[in-house]
Amino acid sequence: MATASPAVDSIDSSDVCIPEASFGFRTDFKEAYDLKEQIGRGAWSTVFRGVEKADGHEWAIKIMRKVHLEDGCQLAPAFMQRTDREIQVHKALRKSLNVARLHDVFEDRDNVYLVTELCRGGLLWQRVSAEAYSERDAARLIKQVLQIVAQCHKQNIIIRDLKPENLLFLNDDKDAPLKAIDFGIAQRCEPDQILEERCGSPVYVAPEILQKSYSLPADEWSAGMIAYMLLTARLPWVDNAHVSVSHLYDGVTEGAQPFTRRDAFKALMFSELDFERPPWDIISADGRDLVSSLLQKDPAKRITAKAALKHRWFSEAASSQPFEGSLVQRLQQYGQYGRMKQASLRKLVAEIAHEDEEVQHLVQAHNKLMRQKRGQLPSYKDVLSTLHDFGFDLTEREGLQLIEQLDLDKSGSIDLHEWLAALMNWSKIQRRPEWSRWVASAFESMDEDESGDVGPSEMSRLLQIDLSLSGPGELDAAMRECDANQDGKLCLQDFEELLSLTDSEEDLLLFNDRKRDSIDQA
Ligand SMILES: Nc1ncnc2c1ncn2[C@@H]1O[C@H](COP(=O)(O)OP(=O)(O)OP(=O)(O)O)[C@@H](O)[C@H]1O
Repeated sequence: MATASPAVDSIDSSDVCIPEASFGFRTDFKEAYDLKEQIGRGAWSTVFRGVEKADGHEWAIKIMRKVHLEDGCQLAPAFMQRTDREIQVHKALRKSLNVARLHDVFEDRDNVYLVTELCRGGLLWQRVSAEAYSERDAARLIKQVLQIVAQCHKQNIIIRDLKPENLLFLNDDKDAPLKAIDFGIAQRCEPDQILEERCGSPVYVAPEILQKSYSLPADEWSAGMIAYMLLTARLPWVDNAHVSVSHLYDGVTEGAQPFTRRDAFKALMFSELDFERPPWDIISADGRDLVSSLLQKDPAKRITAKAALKHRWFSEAASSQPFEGSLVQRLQQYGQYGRMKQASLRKLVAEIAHEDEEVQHLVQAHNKLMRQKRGQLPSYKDVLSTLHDFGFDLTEREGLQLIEQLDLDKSGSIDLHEWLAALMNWSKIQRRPEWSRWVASAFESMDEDESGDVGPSEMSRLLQIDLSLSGPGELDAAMRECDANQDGKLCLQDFEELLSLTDSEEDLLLFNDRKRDSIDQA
């Protein structure tokens, strides 16, 4: 049985067997950050504002008290699992602008410290109850919630706890982006996998979770509940349509009964959803259609988040973007690829760049950046100011989060091949008849000793990993990405598989475009 954290305090630190680093994270948190005031609290953690000593940047520091087994030495498996899951999901979504980015992780004997992007704009709900929201405003927010779901599902991750309390605004701007926090009960789930563990939060939990037989669509239900409540500011069930969001969140108004967990479960199982009463009379048919498709009781008939993002209600944003309009989406999509895939795409670019006419507009854009720099390669900040000039609404940190990944050789600037690897329309290029030839020729150029395989030293050169500095860990992690038969070498077939990209142009809709004039930033 696991004991709660106070038991840890009672252990005499002179004779304990508690290691400082049970996970292997860095242990010098106090040297690297100053803790400031508390900004939040959850069931598992306390969250503070923190300042990184090296550059003064502010972050949210989520401190999770370690839970040990009764022997006081080993960590409770549930704690390890929760921590591990939260970090894995952050890693999977690492460049997404829809998530409060995980910057660093530390631990000591008592705590794990997650350093994440600081969201200063408050909870989704606080703002929604305080301000009048038009249908269009609601659509802008719902689209971002669906993007979070679609990005997770693309990576076979089920969130299981999608709720307004886990959605924060980045800043106080009227059109501030929403960021998801807290993936503590998310887990891997293959599309045909059925999960049984009951979890989630009353009001937002899907009916099939209560029946202990669910899969990825449970998240779409929760997104549907958030969408319904954003549009109507009340509960969706016929029997509880009088319960407003402020009643639910700010407590009981005079004379009214509290809405309990039990009430929520009863309504979910037995009550009908209401799409008749106001304000449904003034909400568009498209809005109603989307919300009712998300709140479809049968998960097999429920619309997926990916399909929902193409719904007519978002049609303005769903129309195909000119290339420049999709740059920020492309950078986030590229950020989903592992380091090995990114480095391999860069290698492939060398084969294609001089042959393919369609990449010429990208080459020209890079040339323009070079001209502005009087022939020098553009720095991260130059690329960021180009994105700003194109009208993208990104903070400096968000921009750098996307741009630094392009710099595969860590030179501090972005060369043409790094630029092209991230921004080319790979799904289109992959359909070209020359594709296999290009891939084979890129592989040949990596196989420097012509052995037919790419071994560890060739791989470390490709990835610009200095083995004498990093040790084998970094290389092993990259190998795991592509070496299907685990023989420590990359063969042509591994390389072909690594480069077979399943993203289509439509998949760009999964990411926030950050264009000021689109529905994302309307
Ligand atoms: N990145 C952030 N920026 C600003 N505030 C944050 C951030 N992350 C968390 N918080 C604040 O801390 C609170 C608790 O965070 P979080 O939900 O991650 O903790 P938890 O212990 O996992 O909670 P839960 O009870 O939902 O499991 C949030 O509701 C929010 O108010």
